[in-house]
Amino acid sequence: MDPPPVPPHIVIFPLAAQGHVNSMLKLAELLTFSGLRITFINSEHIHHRLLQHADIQARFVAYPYFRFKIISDGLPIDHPRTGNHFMTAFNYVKSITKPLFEELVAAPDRPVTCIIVDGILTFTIDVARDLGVPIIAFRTISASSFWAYFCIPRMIEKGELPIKGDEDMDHIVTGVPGMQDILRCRDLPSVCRVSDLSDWFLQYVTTQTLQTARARALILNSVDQLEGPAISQIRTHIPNLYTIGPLHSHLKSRLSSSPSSPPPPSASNSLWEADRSCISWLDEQPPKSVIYVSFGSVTTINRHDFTELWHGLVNSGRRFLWVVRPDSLAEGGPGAVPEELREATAERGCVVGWAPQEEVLHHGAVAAFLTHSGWNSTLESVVAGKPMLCWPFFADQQVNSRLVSHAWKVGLDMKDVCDRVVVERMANGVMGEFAAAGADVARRAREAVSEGGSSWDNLDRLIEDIRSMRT
Ligand SMILES: O=c1ccn([C@@H]2O[C@H](COP(=O)(O)OP(=O)(O)O[C@H]3O[C@H](CO)[C@@H](O)[C@H](O)[C@H]3O)[C@@H](O)[C@H]2O)c(=O)[nH]1
Ligand SMILES: C[C@H]1CC[C@@H]2C(C(=O)O)=CO[C@@H](O)[C@@H]21
Repeated sequence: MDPPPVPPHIVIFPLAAQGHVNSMLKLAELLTFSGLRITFINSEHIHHRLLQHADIQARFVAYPYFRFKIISDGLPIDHPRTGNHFMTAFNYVKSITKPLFEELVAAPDRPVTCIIVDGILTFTIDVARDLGVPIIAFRTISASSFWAYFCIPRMIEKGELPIKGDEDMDHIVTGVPGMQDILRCRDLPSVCRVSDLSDWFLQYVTTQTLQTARARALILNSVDQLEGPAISQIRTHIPNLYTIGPLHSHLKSRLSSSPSSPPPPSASNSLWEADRSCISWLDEQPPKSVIYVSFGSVTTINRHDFTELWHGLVNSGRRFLWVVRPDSLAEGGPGAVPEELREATAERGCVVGWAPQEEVLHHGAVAAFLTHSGWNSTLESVVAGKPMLCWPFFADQQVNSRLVSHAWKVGLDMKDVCDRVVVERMANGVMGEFAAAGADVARRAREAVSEGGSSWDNLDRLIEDIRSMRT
């Protein structure tokens, strides 16, 4: 009898941050569920927090071909890893993590068939090339944001960057083909707001994005039927593109399609302890009455904006569930309820440090989502069919919020304004109007990850392509 075939071995390497680890772990689970061997590289910091707060141990024990390998993210243990501090991670990852990664891939205990690396860490492409190992980039942002970054040199050539000043912010951008109807200067990734084009972070993300074309392929957590214009443009530069999102929904779809596995609960990859008391609170609220408020895992908010938002929400008269992480305030200290709003908040608000977000978004009491427009949050809201009130902070979020308000028309975009009167008006505005469009984008996303859908087929193609790579 022939010995069983040896499964291909994939090394997966995410940027050490919640939004990135979240989607890359879902991809890892999808691949190992399909029989591939996975080594998932985690930073000590992330791994420790996942063990504390997520269900990774119980979940991955079911997969004999899955394991974690832990390496340093190069940051001191007490580094805050949020807000502007988050950016310093890029300096450390290259100087400290790169050699560790190189060592791990150069002398593996099992031969490596292929590396899947976060598309914001493309310095690994040279490591892979030197070792003769195929490498695929996975950029965890939207296709539209990726495409906007890709077009930065073109926008510079056309004189659209740097943006001339405040008066230029509403000008339509022509240098991002396929998105001319959508993007104004203010909707470009926040790195485009610098006046000095030699700004290191603008240079860094632009280079990372262009370097992606040197990888063997690109994976995006996107859906052809939601981001068609950007996706077809990217394909002209990177033909080997796998759009396999929304990954959280894709994972559920695959797991529940297998007769041998029980119906899956939502996989938690949380770095904080989810406070489930908010689910009991939601259970007590009328259907479609609550605005869920969360700004993701790394954004920090200044006290002025925090207070304006709070007044606006309270003045709207709506019920709200607000995630205020312990490290949410830019100035430090706890994000305490403003004194004058305590009573109103107790009457119709619930505040937690971290929520089980996917479950919250699917709860019948939740009507809308006030979000920073991180890509995972955006996709989770799309699938749950909840309209969004977008208040983007940085990076890709400015593009995502424009997709929501102008491409899909499933919400409102409040970017660059934080005034209690506007918040109040928009909080009320987001509660109506969007039901039909919301149902339509949710259907498109769900169909893509059902058997025979575009994302389902693209994942099959990715797996076949990996299987055809020889170790
Ligand atoms: O109380 C909470 C709040 C958030 N989440 C989860 O945390 C993730 C947050 O991800 P995302 O919405 O993408 O936001 P960030 O954490 O800010 O993600 C970073 O990474 C993303 C993917 O690259 C980018 O789109 C963002 O701009 C970037 O800030 C989501 O899966 C949420 O479900 C929870 O489970 N509970
Ligand atoms: C700090 C942010 C800038 C780039 C990274 C990113 C990307 O891949 O473009 C998305 O969100 C952030 O986590 C990173």
